[in-house]
Amino acid sequence: MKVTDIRIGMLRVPLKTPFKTALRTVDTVEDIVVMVHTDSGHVGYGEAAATAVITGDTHGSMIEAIRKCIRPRLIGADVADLNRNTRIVQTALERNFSAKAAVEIALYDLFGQLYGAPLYKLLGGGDPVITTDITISVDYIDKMVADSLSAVERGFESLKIKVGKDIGLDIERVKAIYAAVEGRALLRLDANQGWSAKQAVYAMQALEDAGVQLELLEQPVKAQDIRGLKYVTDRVHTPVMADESVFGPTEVIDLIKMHAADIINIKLMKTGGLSNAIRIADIASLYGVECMIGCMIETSISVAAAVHLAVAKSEVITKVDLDGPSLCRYDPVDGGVIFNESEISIVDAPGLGIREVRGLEMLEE
Ligand SMILES: C[C@H](N)C(=O)N[C@@H](CCC(=O)O)C(=O)O
Ligand SMILES: [Mg+2]
Repeated sequence: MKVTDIRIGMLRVPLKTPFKTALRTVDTVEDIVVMVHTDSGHVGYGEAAATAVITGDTHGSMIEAIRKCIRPRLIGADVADLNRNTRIVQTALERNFSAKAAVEIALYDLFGQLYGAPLYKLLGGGDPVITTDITISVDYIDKMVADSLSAVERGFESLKIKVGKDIGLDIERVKAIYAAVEGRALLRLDANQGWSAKQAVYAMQALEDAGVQLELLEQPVKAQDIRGLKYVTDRVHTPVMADESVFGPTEVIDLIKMHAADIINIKLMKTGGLSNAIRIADIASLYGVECMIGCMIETSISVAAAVHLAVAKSEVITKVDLDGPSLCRYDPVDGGVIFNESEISIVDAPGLGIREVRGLEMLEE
């Protein structure tokens, strides 16, 4: 099975409600979809989000990276040579991690199709059902409390509360949600870089003193502020998770050696796809550090790949934040992984199992 072409489409899916973090507000998924075509007629699917505020990727940069740098090097490649092909993707150009992720996901999908097995089985197997949290966007306190209660009623047992907008209000937001859900859900906080290190310690100590129990605090400080991240990790009881501060395996090694965070959030859009995500999971496992698997504003194409990875690496990926498809108004994918509120299950089909993507606007060269 040889690669004959890589085509790109644009997928737009409205969200149920606006997604609001300390970094941005977004109301529609607008992702590129990559289709890797082969001489056997098999097509591998990948997807990438243009999360410029986090990864630097834009639609234009991703399309250019794939067309100009990655595609010419992959045409004619044998799908069976997965390690060689992922190396080609990773070395085709610097950075551009989300563009690389889209192509890698499609190559892994094809690899599974080649051997007639669901991807997670080729990654080592596991229980093909996992449970995700759901994001509660940062907003007025009453709205966040109402959104949290509605999520609990929908069966979510873990809520990812977005904070990082205003330290005083953030403390009140979390106290109000904690009181409202009354132990019916675990609370994770994600400040998306919105606090300083000292503010983060102050907020967490205020919450800990008030008896608010939190599962973890994600990315309290600026991505580049690794010393600030360590300052927080050293001073609060709640485990601290690095998200925007870590993209690839070498950064993970540095972070773990410094003990700058307790947990690592792996996202395919940051790692450049599955090959580096697997490396990170293996490194973290060696050091006894837990990981979360996360996503950007993505549909069930790229999130499916993250689900297969989470299933295969469940001994180290102990936390799941793959709510992108649940935030979408509808699922544009026919086949693939099934996202049913908090429960995610893999169907027994080759690769990612995607048969068709509806509503795709193919991009002309
Ligand atoms: C969607 C997921 N729950 C999430 O919060 N992801 C990111 C932010 C993604 C974005 O801004 O597109 C995160 O910070 O963890
Ligand atoms: Mg985050």
